[in-house]
Parts: sequence; C-alpha cells; structure tokens
Amino acid sequence: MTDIWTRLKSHRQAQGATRIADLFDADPDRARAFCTQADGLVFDWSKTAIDAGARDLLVELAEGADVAGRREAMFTGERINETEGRAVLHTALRNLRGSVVVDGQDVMPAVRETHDRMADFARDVRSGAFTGQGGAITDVVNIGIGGSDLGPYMAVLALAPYHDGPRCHFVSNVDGADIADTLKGLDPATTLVIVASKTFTTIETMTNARTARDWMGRVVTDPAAQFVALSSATGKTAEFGIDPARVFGFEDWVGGRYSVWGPIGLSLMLAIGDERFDEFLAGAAAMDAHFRAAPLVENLPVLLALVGIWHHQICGYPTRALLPYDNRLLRLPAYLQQLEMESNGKRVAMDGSDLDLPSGPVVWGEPGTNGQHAFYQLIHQGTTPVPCEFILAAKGHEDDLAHHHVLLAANCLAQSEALMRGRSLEEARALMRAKGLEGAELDRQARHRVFPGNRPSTTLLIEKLTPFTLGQIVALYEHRVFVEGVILGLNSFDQWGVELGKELALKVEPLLKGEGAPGHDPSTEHLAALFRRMRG
Ligand SMILES: O=P(O)(O)OC[C@H]1O[C@](O)(CO)[C@@H](O)[C@@H]1O
Repeated sequence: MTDIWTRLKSHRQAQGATRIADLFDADPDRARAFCTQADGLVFDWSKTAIDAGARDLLVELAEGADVAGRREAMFTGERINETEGRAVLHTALRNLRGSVVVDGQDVMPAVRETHDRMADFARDVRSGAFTGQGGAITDVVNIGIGGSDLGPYMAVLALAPYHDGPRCHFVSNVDGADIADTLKGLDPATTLVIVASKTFTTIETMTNARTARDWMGRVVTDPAAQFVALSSATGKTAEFGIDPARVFGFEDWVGGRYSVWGPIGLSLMLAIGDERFDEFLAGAAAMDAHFRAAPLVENLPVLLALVGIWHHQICGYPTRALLPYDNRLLRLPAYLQQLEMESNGKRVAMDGSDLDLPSGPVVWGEPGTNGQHAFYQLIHQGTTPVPCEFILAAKGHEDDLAHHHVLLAANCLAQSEALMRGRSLEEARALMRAKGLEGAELDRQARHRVFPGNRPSTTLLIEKLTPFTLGQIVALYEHRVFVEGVILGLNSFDQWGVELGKELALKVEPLLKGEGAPGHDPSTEHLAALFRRMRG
C-alpha cells in the first residue's frame, strides 16, 4: 500500500469522534463548498465525513494514479483493456461528429453508418413503413441479458413520458417463465423480436431467441423477417437466419455493460424515436466533455469515485445503496450494480499481482419512497453504516400531480437529514416522557428509538429526468466506475469472473438429465439426484 493510502487511513483515524454534523459547525461554507455543480447537475457530497484535508488527499490519490492520463488513453482509443487486448470506446458511440483512430483507422465512419441505419429502421418501424406479417409493429421484444438487457430496459422505463412508438418488452432470464409471461397476449404477426447479444452465443439469449422464433413461426410464414440482431458476431446472426439488412453491429471495443449508446439501444430508439435517442447521446457526450476537461477537484465523475473510495476502501463500509427518488429509475440500481460490480469486482491488479485493497463495493438499491418502507430500518439503525446515494429531480413529468412530487422530494431530503442527524438518547427519552412513560420502562423504550446518525449520504439533484439528463447520469456513473478502477489499479473492462459458472452449467445440464459423467463434487451430485427424483 502506497504512502497516500496510509495517509488517508491516518486522516480517517485522526477524525476520531468528529461527526459529519460537526463539519458544518467547523466550516460555515461547507454546504456550498462540498456541493459541486456542472452542466445543470448538482452533486452534494457535504453530508459525508470528507473534510478539506481528506478531499485534498483524495485528489492527490487520483493525481498519483494518473487518472488524467488513463482518461486520455481511453478517449483516444489506446488498448486500455489489457487482459482482452482491446480499446475501450463506448464514448465514441455518442460523439458522432468526432474521429477516433484505432490501429491506424478512423472508427467513426462505421459508427455513423450503423447509427444512421438504426435511425432509418426505427423511423420505418414507427411510421409503419416496416410492418410485421399482420400489419404495423405494435410490440417489440428485446431478448438479451446483462449489458444487452439492463441498459435498454433501464432507459426505456426511465423515459416512459417520451414513448410514442411501439410497446417495448424485455426478456432476459433463461427461466421459461420470463418469455412465457412476456409473449402471452402479444400478437406474433405484429411483434418485432430484437436479439441483442454482442457475442451471439450467450446461452440464455440464444435459448430465448429460438423459443421466440418457434412462437412466431406458429403464426407467420417467415418469422426471421420479424427478427433483428444487435451483435458483433455477424457470421452467427446469418446462421440464425437474420437478414444482414436488419443486423446492427458494433466493435469489440464496446463492452456489454457500456453498450446502450449504440445498436443495443435500438429498443429505446424505437420507443422514443431517433431524435430523442440522439438527445440521450448528447447528454452522455456533454458528460464526456466535462469529464475530459474539468479539473479533478471539480470533476463530477472523479468526485463520485473519490467519495466511493473514501467510503469503501478507507472507511470500510462494505456496500453502497443507490436510491433514486424517481419511480421510473426502477432498474437504475440493477444497471449500476452490473456496471460497478462486473467492472470493479476483481482481486487481481492490472499487472497480475494481488490487489492489496478491497475491490469495488456491493451496490444495491431501490427507488424511494418504496425502499423507506422496506430496508431503511437497517440503514438508520443497523450496526453497519450504508453510504446512501440519493438521486432526485426538481420537477416531475406529472404537472397535475405536483403535490406528489414535492412530497417525494421532501422524503428524499428528510432521509439524508435523518441519516446525518440521527436522534440522541436524550431526545428519545423526551419523546417517551411526552407519551407518559417513566422509570425503567422509559429507559428501555427510549433506547429502541435512538438513531445513531452520522451516516453518510450524497445527493445528485437534476432539474428533470429527460433523455439528455439520463444520458448525463449514466455517463457520469460509467466514468465514476472507470476512475475507481484506475485508482485501484485494476482493469474495469473485462469480466472473467462470469466464465466458470457458465462453463460448469454446460456440464451440469446433462447431469440433471441423468446423462452426465460423474466428476462433480458430492454436494452437486446429491442435489442433482434429488432434483431428478423430484421431477419424477
Ligand atoms: O451480449 P452478450 O454477448 O450476450 O453478453 C451478455 C452479458 O454477458 C456478460 O458477458 C456476462 O456474462 C456481460 O458482460 C454481458 O453484458
């Protein structure tokens, strides 16, 4: 561990019993000084234990890790995904007028060509120029998993007020319940199926795609004519029978969990139209420009990363809750869970050595106010602090329901205040006394009503959730994860940890059918035998 990590840990220790609330007394300007604004986004990080000293050390940490240099290497197409030998250029997908050279070739003409083909196709579907075998397309089913599902699903839900295209549905799980429930009620003759898979080999997606093709083939004569493929593996899409005119490809320098900006975003484009989709890209491009140019101490992705590092690697809090106070951001926690945990859940550093720090944290969450009535109990009174990351829009879309929105916002701000302030034993005792309790019973009851407080949170405030601001937010988190990875010295762009389970599933499947060769561990073989017996 380098000197800067030791100094950060010592700084944390030296804070001793200082509480977050005390920092506001010590610095009357703290609410403003630890609230950073850029391009209409407000990131309040004042309700954390990061003081001026910690902030300076954290910025020094980012400087020492050469965040600025790695950032340029990413934007300019260097092969920073060293374990797969790939460039990392999802940012190119949203900078359509730019130019990026990889291996001596500008990749942008091909990116623009695919984007324009997608836009033409989306316009044709939305206008009715492209039809199913039973008429205009009424429903779109996106079949994909992981990054080929979470991004478009999250964004389609988030931007519901902008939908004016066909209804979009998402199937991801190999559990037949997923596709059965989704297809129930849809008309195969007016449904468009999108098979979204970078590799076009993912077993869940290919199984669901074949099931959808069979479902459609029972009603229409040419099911493949209502199929679209989003993939880097054009040979495999042809084998599946999809016309190359409806295949939208992308390069290996777009990682699955970073792919919503290109072809994988087709369902979103179909739902909201290509112009709105371009606003989504423009929001992300604005965040890219900010990330690339702003000094580290004013740089939103860098600050989010430093707050994350402070909470997880320095303070030792094991998880982080993402709490959007926006019901349409229902899938954002799941999306960011993949982004963070698949990117930074690693135990080996880029150079092959063991990581000498904890890897990225567990990320979880749920929109407010629902979470308040489920797990906030633990957040307020559990024994392990959970840093909370609130997201709030100043305006909702339901102008006639403005009172709902103010109530929603009041809850969001109240939670971060309650987390920081808490309720002392004295305050709890006064409360119980007012209810008529006294003596030992008053003491006993009061203790249950104490909130320790001093629990950190941040708040990201935006004006309104639009395609543009959603693009900003998603790109903000992408770059945050990148900066965290650079600081930890790992490769955020591979995902070798998902391989072993996939390989073994292929060997366990025959075992469940009673065909498998032995060689599994005794517990797995025992469970497989019980499974077979229960199936009769
Ligand atoms: O798009 P594909 O190739 O089907 O992969 C889907 C997902 O599977 C993963 O490779 C993990 O299993 C993710 O990284 C990816 O987003």
